[in-house]
Amino acid sequence: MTLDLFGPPAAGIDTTPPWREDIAVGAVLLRRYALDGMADLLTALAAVTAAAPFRHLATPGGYDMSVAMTNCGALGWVTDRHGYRYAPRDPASGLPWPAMPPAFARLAREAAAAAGFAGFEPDACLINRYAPGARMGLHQDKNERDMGQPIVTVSLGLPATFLFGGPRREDRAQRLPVTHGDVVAWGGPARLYFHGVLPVKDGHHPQLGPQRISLTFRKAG
Ligand SMILES: O=C(O)CCC(=O)C(=O)O
Ligand SMILES: [Fe+2]
Repeated sequence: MTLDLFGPPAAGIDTTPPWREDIAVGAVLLRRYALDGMADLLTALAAVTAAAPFRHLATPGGYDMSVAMTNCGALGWVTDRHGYRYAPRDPASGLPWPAMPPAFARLAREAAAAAGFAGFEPDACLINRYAPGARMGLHQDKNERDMGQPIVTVSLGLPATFLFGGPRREDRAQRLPVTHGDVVAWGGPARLYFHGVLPVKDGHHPQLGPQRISLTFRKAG
């Protein structure tokens, strides 16, 4: 008989230990990697989004994105009628973006190292909020200066389907179900691979409610 010394986990809290799945050469899915330290991560997230609230940005073509965004770190990714770029200040407030919380930086660095990208020191964290129905079409991340640096994306809240394609838009994309605490890291030969997120389905996450939030860490400058 085994003694249950600590009782059952709180209702709805995932206690699955992490595991790793290879997606492509240079691309790794670190399942449940961010569950350890989640409380600190969510506390830091709340502070960042209070200082720099989510907003719907317009694409250069003039369409409002379905995903709401904010940033932290020295540089923030923004889009407007003039194009996509990194900016040191929040255009909504004129203030510098909130500093990268230590819990964010540590997670990004450790996840990158676990995926084979040692020495990753991100200066930008784009925070995307997907209400049910919100999506992100297939795209490449190519506004960063050094393509030798990887990308680390942390999934929080509602589950979603992460699309991971190849170097060309028409390459068949893998459909990867991602859930709270999962981390996707890609770089090296996969750094410019197309990726996206299918429309998020209705639901309610025990900690984050009716939304998916992703943290995307990059070295932009
Ligand atoms: O939300 C995600 O998981 C992906 C985000 C992404 O690809 C981006 O912001 O460039
Ligand atoms: Fe992206």
